Amino acid sequence: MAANSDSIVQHSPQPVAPFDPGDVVTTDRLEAYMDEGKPMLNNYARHAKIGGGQHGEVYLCYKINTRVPPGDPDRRVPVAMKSVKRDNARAKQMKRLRQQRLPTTEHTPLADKLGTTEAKIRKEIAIMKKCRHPHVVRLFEIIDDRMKEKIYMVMEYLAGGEVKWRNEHDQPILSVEQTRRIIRDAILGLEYLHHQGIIHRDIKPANLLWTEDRRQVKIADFGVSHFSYAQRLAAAGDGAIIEDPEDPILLDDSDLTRRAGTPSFLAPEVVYEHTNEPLASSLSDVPTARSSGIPSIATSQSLTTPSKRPPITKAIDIWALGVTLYCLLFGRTPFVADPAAAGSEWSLYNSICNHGWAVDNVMGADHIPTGGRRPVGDSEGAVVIRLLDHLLQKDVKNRITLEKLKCNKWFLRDLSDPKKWLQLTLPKGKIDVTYGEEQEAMSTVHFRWHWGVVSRRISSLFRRSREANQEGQDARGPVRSDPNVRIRRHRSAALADRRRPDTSDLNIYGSKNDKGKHHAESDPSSEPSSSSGTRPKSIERWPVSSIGGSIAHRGPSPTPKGYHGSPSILIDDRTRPSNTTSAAGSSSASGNVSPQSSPTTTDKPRARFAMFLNTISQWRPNKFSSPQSGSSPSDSAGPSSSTDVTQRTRTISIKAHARTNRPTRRSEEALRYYQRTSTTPRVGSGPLTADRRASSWGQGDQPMEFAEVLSECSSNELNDREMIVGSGGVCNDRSFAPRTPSRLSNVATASPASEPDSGDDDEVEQRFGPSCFDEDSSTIASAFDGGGGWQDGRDLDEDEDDDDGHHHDGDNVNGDLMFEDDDEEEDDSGDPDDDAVTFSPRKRPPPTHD
Ligand SMILES: Nc1ncnc2c1ncn2[C@@H]1O[C@H](COP(=O)(O)OP(=O)(O)OP(=O)(O)O)[C@@H](O)[C@H]1O
Repeated sequence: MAANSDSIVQHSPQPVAPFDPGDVVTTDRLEAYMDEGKPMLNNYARHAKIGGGQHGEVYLCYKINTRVPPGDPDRRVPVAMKSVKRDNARAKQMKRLRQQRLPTTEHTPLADKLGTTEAKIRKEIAIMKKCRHPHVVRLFEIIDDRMKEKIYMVMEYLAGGEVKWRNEHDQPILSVEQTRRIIRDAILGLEYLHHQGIIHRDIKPANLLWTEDRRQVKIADFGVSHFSYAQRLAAAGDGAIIEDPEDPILLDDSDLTRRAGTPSFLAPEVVYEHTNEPLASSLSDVPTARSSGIPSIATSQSLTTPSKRPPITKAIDIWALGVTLYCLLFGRTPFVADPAAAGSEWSLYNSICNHGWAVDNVMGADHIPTGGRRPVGDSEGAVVIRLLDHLLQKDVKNRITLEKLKCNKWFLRDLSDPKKWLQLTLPKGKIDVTYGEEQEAMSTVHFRWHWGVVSRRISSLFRRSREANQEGQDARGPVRSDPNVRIRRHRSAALADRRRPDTSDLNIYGSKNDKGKHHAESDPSSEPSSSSGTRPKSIERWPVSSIGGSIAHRGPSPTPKGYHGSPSILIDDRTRPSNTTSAAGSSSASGNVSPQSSPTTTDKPRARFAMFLNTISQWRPNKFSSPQSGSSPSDSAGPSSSTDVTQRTRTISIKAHARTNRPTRRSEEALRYYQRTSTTPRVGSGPLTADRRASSWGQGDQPMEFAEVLSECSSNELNDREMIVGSGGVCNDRSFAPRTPSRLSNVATASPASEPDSGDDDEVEQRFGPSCFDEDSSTIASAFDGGGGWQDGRDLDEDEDDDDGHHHDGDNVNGDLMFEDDDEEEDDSGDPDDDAVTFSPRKRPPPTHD
């Protein structure tokens, strides 16, 4: 089907013709059986495993079209089928374990909710269903049988496999021209995604898949992608996309604050809390430059970091694209962890936030001169390095937009008609947003907004009543019969009675004992009417702000980063239970509550409600609290203060470091990669011969790795018009003609794509099952927000793996067990999986779905 799909693109009279093999089919029944010795799942025959990652396994399957006679090539259409387990007993058990060990923050329950495997795949499906573009992998069918343990996604098969970009010596294997085409395709795909309101969040070479003929790449893997309803609405409007990164509607996407993606490719704003941490000074010479001896150059421009946590927007994809471009050109990632810091993620993030990047003297497999880090002139090298500068801007405000990126002359230089290309590739069309989609994609976010929304609504009720009352007063004095006035007067009178003696004290929210003082202050009788229109920012952003707040205590600065300074935030701080030495408490001790920072008098009713609601939401009994936390009783009853969280995270962090012989984890496999020097041999990635390199570009006959084995699909010639779209536009050289497709036998005998690392990874394998980690590192989907809960990237990653469950459940590297339940062997929870898919040995005719 990949070939068919491609042919739709390639032979369409419109170069950007809708890539539409039909609507995504949802099948709610799953039948697994054997047919002539081959496992069948409905009408799909399974062949071999072509990939596996954090979220599932991917198999090459053939859709059997029973209407076509046997022998006809159209009878079997190759597809990629990704299977993802729903939550299982083991995952739940691991989650429980994790919750016992980690500090409890207000994010924890949400993160756990978001982190369920089923939630992830549902979101991925919702997102993929929307995508129809030549440079985005297409979803064909969902097999979602509620009685079965796994959900299956049937996708377009990209026979070229993922983009490989370096050899075992960390040298680039792609030419600069190939690189340009790859990035150009990715830009088109990304542009479309962003137009749809989708932030991919995991752009990296491994998620760019080649078509069979290596003429196009498509964006794959939406496992951690984010659907931004706001962004989508913006795109769906009359073409006016909101560009203001401070736009509150984008901030509503609180799910984005979770750290997800691949560590090396994370944008600085995602790991913002690492900016200017003490380690930065000790790592001024990060070994980013290779043999060229060029030192790491920290330019004032690229190192400009914003003073507060920037919103996380689609710009994170642009950063990741910049990292990808760098990888393809230089065979390594631009930011690496300091080997002295044991290559921790923490060190890597520190590097991303605070360090510059260096370049070699030459780029690409064809060794095009770069002209150094600050090139002058208009050489190809100079253009590319300047482009990288635009992409790898740490401050999101300075980062180039896709619209501008697309017009960069490097991408246009080999197109016969750049203007036309730009015109044809413009994403267009009004986008319909249905309620169902929104629910599917955004339901988790709604959960997070709950208290904030309620408090805001109640607050606005108060505001309205206050305004109405004010009008009434202005017009005719107080009206006692107005219910709002009565309530207000009643409350204020009661509070004033209780608090009257302390009204002069400004230190009103600092400690538990002082807690009620503000009530007296908020006596509406003292409210000046002039400020009735003031409306602080909504307090539902508390979770987002708290991230910055809690993390800020890690660093030297006592001021929480991401602290908006709005009255609402202060209210939140105060409404934190003032257990032990909370941040709020310390601020009170210093008496630093400035009058202008306190709620305006007109907002006090609103503030009281906000406080009340937040107190309820934060003081609710938390089943995830750790009994051994050693905290005071008030600690266990309520949420931790920032200081407490930090303290505990530090303790855990120290413990983690102290464990010398602890088993390694997948994320550390990724980290070991960051530490690798260019001389470190990469186990499992055989020598890259000229033939293999040629094969990666469609030449030569030597079979590549399994994922790159060609299928039976026949390749199609591109016509001139289609050649200008995406990467197809520059392949004029006949010598680059696609090689003859190999036969199926290649597929059957090929080795699996996912080879576990050997050597010191034995322990990892023993504990977690065979690794699926690939050389350009694995995706993380942190169960914790990019804030309070994260320490040094160690424990949480382990837990993250745990959270996903399926990783440990016997990743079937041999590619034999796609449709079978593999929990039985390794599930130590003891829970039998009675919903496992088993194959009936009886031959059954495949059901027809055509
Ligand atoms: N449509 C496809 N055609 C061909 N190969 C595919 C396809 N989809 C996925 N693969 C292969 O399977 C691998 C894993 O797929 P995918 O990235 O979707 O899984 P994942 O569990 O989300 O992985 P990750 O840990 O990188 O997030 C890919 O790197 C690729 O090699």
